[in-house]
Amino acid sequence: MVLEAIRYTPGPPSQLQILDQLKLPHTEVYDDIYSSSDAWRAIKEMRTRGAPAIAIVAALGLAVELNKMELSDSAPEAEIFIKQRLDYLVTSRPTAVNLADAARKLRKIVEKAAAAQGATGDSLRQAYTKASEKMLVDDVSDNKAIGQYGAEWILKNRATSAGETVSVITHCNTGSLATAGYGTALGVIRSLHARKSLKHAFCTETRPYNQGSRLTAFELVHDQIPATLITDSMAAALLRIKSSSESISAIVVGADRVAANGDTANKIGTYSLAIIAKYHGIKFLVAAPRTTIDLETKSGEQIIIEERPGREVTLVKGPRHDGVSLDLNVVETVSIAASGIGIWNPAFDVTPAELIDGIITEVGVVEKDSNGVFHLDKIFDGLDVEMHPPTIGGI
Ligand SMILES: CSC[C@H]1O[C@H](OP(=O)(O)O)[C@H](O)[C@@H]1O
Repeated sequence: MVLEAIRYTPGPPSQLQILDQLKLPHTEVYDDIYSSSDAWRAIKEMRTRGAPAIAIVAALGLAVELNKMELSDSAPEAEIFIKQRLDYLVTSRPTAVNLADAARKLRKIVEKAAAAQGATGDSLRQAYTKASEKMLVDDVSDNKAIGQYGAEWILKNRATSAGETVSVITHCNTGSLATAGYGTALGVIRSLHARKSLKHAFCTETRPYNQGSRLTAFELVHDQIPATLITDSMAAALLRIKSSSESISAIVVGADRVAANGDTANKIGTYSLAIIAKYHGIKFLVAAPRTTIDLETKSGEQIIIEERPGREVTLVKGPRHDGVSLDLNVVETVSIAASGIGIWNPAFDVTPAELIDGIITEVGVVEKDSNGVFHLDKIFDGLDVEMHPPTIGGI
């Protein structure tokens, strides 16, 4: 079975389903998305999550809505409606830039359609739908290029102690469950595995939502990739004890927003891993498509960090385990914190560019110049930043 966070059937009538990630890894339930409001709720509740996936579900949720409603024949009225729904969708989660980037591009497409001779509500609907559907396809191809570039870079820059194969640590979930498929940082791991160059993958639990233990572990087991789950607090010890014996050559993470200077907002705990990597002389890489790079945000200080409800730290929900086996028919919620304690629950942190060795994109790996500065604008001029096209091996 192919792991699909998003199931979409073009219309009319178009159909959209999302895999409810709050129920993974034990049960696979798909929820129907009939409107932009359904999409907003699914994103807000984190039934669907992951910077690229959020953008795609939002865009397609509105496409489904447009394709089943009586949209005004007036192009100006239709344009206003579509833009209002896009503005609403962007409010679902503030840190990941992919959603805002997609909304900006879709607005431009709708404006261009509205300016065309003989524009109608239906011509805007068609232009919007075509553009939003293309996001689904582009994301997978971008992720496979990220995977190839990232694998090539890690092998070229692997730790001296490593042999022909390398081990990698990753954080949170950046795979098929965070994207339209294949994944970004997890796509790099998939690419290394496909080349028979991966010794072992180590995934962190990623408290408090547990994207690592619930989602990345699920994907790694599904793909039969040799992997070990560690708690977030074990990463430093792992590097101190096993970095040479396990040939750990890099920590690769995803991103929710990369600022123009390379400062990167990603799942909480990423910054700690970057510090650990620096201390242990391990490469620290961010894997992200260009839709995650925000040249309008000059540095990490300007990135809004979403704070989530305290109950996500203090409560854990899942199927009952009686010490011997799971009972999938009984889902329980347990409290794991003292009542009355204050909770701080930022969903992300910002890793400064100085701690990042490379940013793996679908057009190449961006490295800092001799002054330690990332020039991310260059990859938007169609210029490849590292002219080592991936040898398409394995995938
Ligand atoms: C493909 S990168 C996904 C990115 O999004 C995750 O955040 P969340 O699970 O809260 O949506 C995490 O930061 C990942 O790195």
